[in-house]
Order: sequence, then structure tokens, then C-alpha cells
Amino acid sequence: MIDKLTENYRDIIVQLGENPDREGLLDTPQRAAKAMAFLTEGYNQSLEEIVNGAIFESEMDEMVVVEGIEFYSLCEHHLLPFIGTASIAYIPDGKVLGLSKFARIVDMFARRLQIQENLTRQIAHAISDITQCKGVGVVLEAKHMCMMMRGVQKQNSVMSTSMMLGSFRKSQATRSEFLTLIGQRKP
Ligand SMILES: Nc1nc2c(ncn2[C@@H]2O[C@H](COP(=O)(O)OP(=O)(O)OP(=O)(O)O)[C@@H](O)[C@H]2O)c(=O)[nH]1
Ligand SMILES: [Zn+2]
Repeated sequence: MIDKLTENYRDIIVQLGENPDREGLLDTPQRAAKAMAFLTEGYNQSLEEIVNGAIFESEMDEMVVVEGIEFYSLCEHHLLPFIGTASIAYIPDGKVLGLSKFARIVDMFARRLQIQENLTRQIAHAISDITQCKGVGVVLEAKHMCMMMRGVQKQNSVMSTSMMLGSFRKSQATRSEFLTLIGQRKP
């Protein structure tokens, strides 16, 4: 895949009117190919593999919140980055998930071509599926380079998306507790 991508990036450089053989650009097609492979490596990962069995028995049955997980994704419309943070909460039902795995799950889905809404949804469903918990809430806030560097060129707009499952969807109190804890105003 890297070889084919390298060829493609070389073609892009030519199409842009640049000389791919000038010194500064000599290794660029391969570097860009490796960078793109890294930024989309989520396609080669599975939930089982990244969770790696790190699910532990626990009688904890109150809300657990992990906030401020930074992520870098690529918008599927322009292949430009969108960058932000994820906050995740869940109410366990006999099993808790290893702390680092929340960030790994965010990264696995972020490192694909995405829209923010689907990224939010996929993270929530993954945590629900893997932990079989009573409920999950996920809030993402991000800035989209396709809106900042080009197009409407708005530098200060932030997109917030949320996905609530189980008790977070059914109970207004649970949802409010989560949003209050992460310093959000109620939507
Ligand atoms: N809902 C949603 N839209 C996104 C996301 N990332 C990019 N977009 C939007 O996708 C849309 C694509 O619109 P098009 O009109 O097909 O493309 P475009 O001509 O490049 O649009 P402009 O960005 O308005 O110049 C734009 O409105 C983008 O802002 C995302 O994560 N979620
Ligand atoms: Zn975009």
C-alpha cells in the first residue's frame, strides 16, 4: 500500500506544478504516504485487538467519566484534519474497561475517514458493546480544518456532537449529571 500511495503522491506533486525531483521534495511522496497510512491505521485495527482483554470485574455501579481525550481525524469530504477532544462516561454493569482503552478506542475510529457525528456514534457503540454497561455518553468537540483553512474560513466555530445510549438516553438525570461533570451546558 505504501508503494502505491507513494506513486500517487508523486503524481499529485506533479499535478500541482511542482518538480518532484527537486531536493526538498525527493522523499516527500514516501513521507506523505507513510503519514497518510498512520493517520488511517484505524482501518487495520479491531476492537478486540486494541481492548486486548482489559475488562475487569467490578461492583462499581456509578458513573465513570474520562474527559479531554484529544483526537486527530480526517474529514471524509476533504481529507483535511479535524481536531478536538472526546469525553466519555459510562455506568458499568459488573465490568469496567481499562482506562487507556477509552483513548485507544477513540484513536481507532478517529484514524479513519470520518464525519464527527459518525465518529461520536461509533465510539459510544464500541464502549457499550465491549463492556455491556448500563449506559454510555460520548461528547466530542472539534475544529474542522476544512472550515478554517478553506471554504467559509471561520476560525472560531466549534462543532459539538453527543451520543447517549442506555440509561444516558433514557434518564434526563443521568445525562445531566454527565454534561454537568464535563462542564457542558444542557443541549
Ligand atoms: N456534518 C458534518 N459535516 C462536515 C464534517 N466535516 C466536514 N463537513 C462538511 O461537509 C460539507 C461538504 O459540502 P460540499 O458543498 O459538498 O463541499 P464544499 O463545496 O467543499 O463545501 P464548503 O466547505 O461549504 O466549501 C461541508 O459543509 C463541510 O463543512 C463533519 O464532520 N460533519
Ligand atoms: Zn471537510
